[in-house]
Amino acid sequence: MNKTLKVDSVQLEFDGRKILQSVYLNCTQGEVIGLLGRNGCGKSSLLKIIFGTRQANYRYVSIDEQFIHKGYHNNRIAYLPQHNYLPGGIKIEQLARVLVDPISWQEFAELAIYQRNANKKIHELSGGELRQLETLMIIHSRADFILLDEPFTHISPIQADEFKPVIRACAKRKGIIVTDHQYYNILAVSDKVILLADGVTKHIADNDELITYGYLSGK
Ligand SMILES: Nc1ncnc2c1ncn2[C@@H]1O[C@H](COP(=O)(O)OP(=O)(O)OP(=O)(O)O)[C@@H](O)[C@H]1O
Repeated sequence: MNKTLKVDSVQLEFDGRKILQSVYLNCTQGEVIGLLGRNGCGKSSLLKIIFGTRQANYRYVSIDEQFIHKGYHNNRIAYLPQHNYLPGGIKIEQLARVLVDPISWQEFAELAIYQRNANKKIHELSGGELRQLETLMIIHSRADFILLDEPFTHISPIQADEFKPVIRACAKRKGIIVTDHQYYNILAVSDKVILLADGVTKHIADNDELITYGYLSGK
């Protein structure tokens, strides 16, 4: 049966400044949830809180109603940070063998971008090649739920178009929460869209609401 990740009542303050106040979202395996919001609204902080690497003032995160203290324990949740995270001197193949779930290995190893770069070291890749590969390794990892912070940044439009079906294919067996400022890619890849504004999550039913809530200008 598909598992459900629940995030509820997240509160986060920095120096008395409220960043997150009332955050609620659900993600079931098989779904891609798109998270949008202006710069500094708290998207990265929220993903880190769900993953367990940022302390919140209050958080409730569960998988199938079981409270999750640290999402990274037991490979339950995997997380792609906003900035590159892999060590420079290691070959892509070596890293992939550690990060990729053996069940997904065949599918991953057949990807053209992996085949082109398997023998290269991280520092030999372009920014966009590295971003695609690190995202692909995370989405093919063992975790049931995947959090992606800006996977489309540094990726050219044509490569982003090739990338979206891979994310969709992976979502058949995983739950994915993805955020990026390339909102058109988020709208294209997501089943549901959530806007984070004024510390609160708003579930977007119609894309015109992105204008109503002041995320898009509508011009
Ligand atoms: N360690 C910290 N100490 C103090 N304030 C912080 C810290 N980390 C983040 N903030 C503040 O919290 C707010 C939310 O930051 P966060 O990185 O979560 O935003 P974001 O929505 O991901 O932004 P962007 O889209 O620009 O990446 C920002 O105003 C930021 O300045």
